Amino acid sequence: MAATSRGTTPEPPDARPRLTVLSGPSGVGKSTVVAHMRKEHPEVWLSVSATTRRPRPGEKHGVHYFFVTDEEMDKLIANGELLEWAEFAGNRYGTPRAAVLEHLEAGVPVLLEIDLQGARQVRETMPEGRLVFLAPPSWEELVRRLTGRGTEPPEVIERRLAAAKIELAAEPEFDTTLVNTSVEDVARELLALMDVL
Ligand SMILES: Nc1nc2c(ncn2[C@@H]2O[C@H](COP(=O)(O)OP(=O)(O)O)[C@@H](O)[C@H]2O)c(=O)[nH]1
Ligand SMILES: Nc1ncnc2c1ncn2[C@@H]1O[C@H](COP(=O)(O)OP(=O)(O)O)[C@@H](O)[C@H]1O
Repeated sequence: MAATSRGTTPEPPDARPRLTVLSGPSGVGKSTVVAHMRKEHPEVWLSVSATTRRPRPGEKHGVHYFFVTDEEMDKLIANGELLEWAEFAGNRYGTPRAAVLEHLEAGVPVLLEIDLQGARQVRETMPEGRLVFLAPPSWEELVRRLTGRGTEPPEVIERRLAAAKIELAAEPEFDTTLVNTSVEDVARELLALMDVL
């Protein structure tokens, strides 16, 4: 063994990657930022949530979400298989617990893209987690993005905008706020916060 070897030195406690939560109103650009970030840094692991929402065109089971029935969601909740879960705009969403813990244990940086109610649960159950809020440059721009995405009918957009008002008011609960003006800038800032850069 080389004289300089530090093989038996335990890792400092902060060497283990922390869990990072990204929240923000529907349409602010969370998925866009995360996709951009992971294209260049696939080593960041994004948790795949279970949801009772119907898939949008192009969304794949096991990639974007695990699309489950109401009964399947009931079971996941009853069996304690979710780290957190919430009802959002008429559908339920939850984070499978085991995969998150396994990745953290293996030293992989983990990102959860979840709503405000989920972020609050993570703050309680995993207080070492880092909570990041993604904010729009303005309310008008948020409405433009959500409407412009064209994936939801007007009544669903209305429900999501009502939820957005509540989520925007909760911004001070988060450790950090990033304003999504430029996708590239936000992706870089998020990577830096996760100690990946
Ligand atoms: N609490 C919680 N929220 C989630 C989870 N997965 C997704 N969400 C959130 O649910 C909300 C709606 O997600 P989605 O229907 O995919 O719409 P989009 O985020 O506007 O594209 C967003 O705020 C997501 O971040 C989850 O596992 N738990
Ligand atoms: N920085 C940005 N500037 C302009 N448009 C953006 C930006 N980020 C995202 N968008 C657009 O806004 C819409 C909503 O983004 P999306 O990633 O689906 O939001 P979320 O996942 O938060 O619901 C999409 O059409 C996306 O292309």
